[in-house]
Amino acid sequence: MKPTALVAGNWKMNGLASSQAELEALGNYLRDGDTADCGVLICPPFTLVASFAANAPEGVAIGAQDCHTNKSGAHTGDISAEMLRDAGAAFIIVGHSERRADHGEDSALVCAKAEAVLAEGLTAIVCVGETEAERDAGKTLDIVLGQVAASVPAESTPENTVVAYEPVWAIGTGRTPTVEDVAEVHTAIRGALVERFGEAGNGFRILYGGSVKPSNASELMAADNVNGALVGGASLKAADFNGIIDAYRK
Ligand SMILES: O=C(CO)COP(=O)(O)O
Repeated sequence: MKPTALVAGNWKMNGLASSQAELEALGNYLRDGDTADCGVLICPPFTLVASFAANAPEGVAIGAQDCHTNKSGAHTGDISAEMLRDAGAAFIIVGHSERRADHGEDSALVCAKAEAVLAEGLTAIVCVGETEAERDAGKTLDIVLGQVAASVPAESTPENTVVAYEPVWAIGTGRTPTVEDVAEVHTAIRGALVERFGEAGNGFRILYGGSVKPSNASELMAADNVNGALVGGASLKAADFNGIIDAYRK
């Protein structure tokens, strides 16, 4: 069965208390517009998770962008999945390429973080994606499937895990792969999930991320095995994000 799509916004290191207005505006678009055949998620920075979760409009789930592998303890500056659940998060992104690059996170650590998310009964969004050099060297599928194998926990199910394919070179650049290239990678990820999890592999959502905007969302979301989007820059303004959700309105 085809999974219900998810359109997720990753606000990265953006957002202040005043950004609550964008969340409210998004809620108004969802309330006043045609029904969208997808889930909607906003992942603000840690500082806003609790207030956003407390004030989330109908139809908008709130998530976080990272977590520690442990539940609690002497880890100055870190935040655990349990704390995020307590704050009202339903999803946690793990293994974003910016964390893999800026914080040296490898797939083993990403997998441990995802396990921490699942242990709290939350949904992990596990990110994978090749660099431009890896793509140019013809290694895209090797890299992506290697990351999927090593980053997605054995306990994953379609309910508790989402995979997000984000080519590093497409993030924040305005460049995207062709629809055919996106379909090729997503179909390969689907194949790997089916091989590992059996029929359940068909139920996992596989999101595409990297320069998704209202003008390209429909064609990217129509590609084979694309079950939604993980959106950075264009998720910060409710009007743009709503324009991406439009891909799932009739
Ligand atoms: O990294 C991304 C989402 O996690 C994508 O970012 P952009 O949509 O800004 O390219």
